[in-house]
Amino acid sequence: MSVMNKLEWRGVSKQFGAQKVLDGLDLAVAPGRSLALLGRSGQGKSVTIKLALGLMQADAGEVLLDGVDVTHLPARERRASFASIGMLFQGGALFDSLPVWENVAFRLINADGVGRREARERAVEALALVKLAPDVADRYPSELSGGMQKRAGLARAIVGSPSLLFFDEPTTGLDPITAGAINELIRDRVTSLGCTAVSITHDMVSARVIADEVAMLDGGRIVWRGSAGDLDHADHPLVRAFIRGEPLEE
Ligand SMILES: Nc1ncnc2c1ncn2[C@@H]1O[C@H](COP(=O)(O)OP(=O)(O)OP(=O)(O)O)[C@@H](O)[C@H]1O
Repeated sequence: MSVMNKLEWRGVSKQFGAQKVLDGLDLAVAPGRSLALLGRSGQGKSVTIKLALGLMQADAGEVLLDGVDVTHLPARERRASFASIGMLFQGGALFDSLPVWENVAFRLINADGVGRREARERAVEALALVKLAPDVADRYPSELSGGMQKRAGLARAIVGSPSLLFFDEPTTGLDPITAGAINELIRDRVTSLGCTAVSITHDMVSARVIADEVAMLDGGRIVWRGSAGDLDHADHPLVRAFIRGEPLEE
């Protein structure tokens, strides 16, 4: 293999008490590729991303970011390696006490040392990309609808032009038109800007638009992986059930 993976989980295990969530997970994403991570509820998709963000520690295995194992880095170096990551959390995860623009610009102001005026301009530009009008910038998260909060969270994820993006259910709770715009935006980050993206989604329409590749997580490991185009003729029962929205045949 000549090209180094942007991100790789190598033999990663994670359990909570007696519950084994990840059990030797192997998964890699090449630079500039977009991966959709599918799986039934509670199978560990969010945990997989949190491990890569350093929000949780693996019990065993390694998580390599640009070839460097981030699981065992000292905190300061880990923070530096995470500077190039943008993340959209489920539900947006905005700070209620800050206006929307400060939420979006949080990292620019607090980590990148960007002045408040420029940070505000960049926040408003990012809001426009997710179809939020400039007047939204001065409102507070509690004054926005759920879908608008989600889009503000997305603006925050992309504002620093990160090279790696994580999206946890980017289109859940959005109307189909807004969801379509968000899918296109994610696709564009990858195609035009060369970002690498990992998205958790249950929305198969979204997966087909945003992802080059799809991986199905089940029982703590990847049980199927293929291109978005392979989804329709996949012969894995779980993938088939997912695509058709049918109960899983035992
Ligand atoms: N901090 C934690 N402490 C204890 N258990 C946890 C913790 N975080 C996650 N879990 C458990 O790990 C399992 C996987 O959770 P995770 O959120 O990764 O699932 P998921 O695949 O993202 O599900 P969903 O599609 O429903 O969001 C769940 O059973 C959850 O209860």
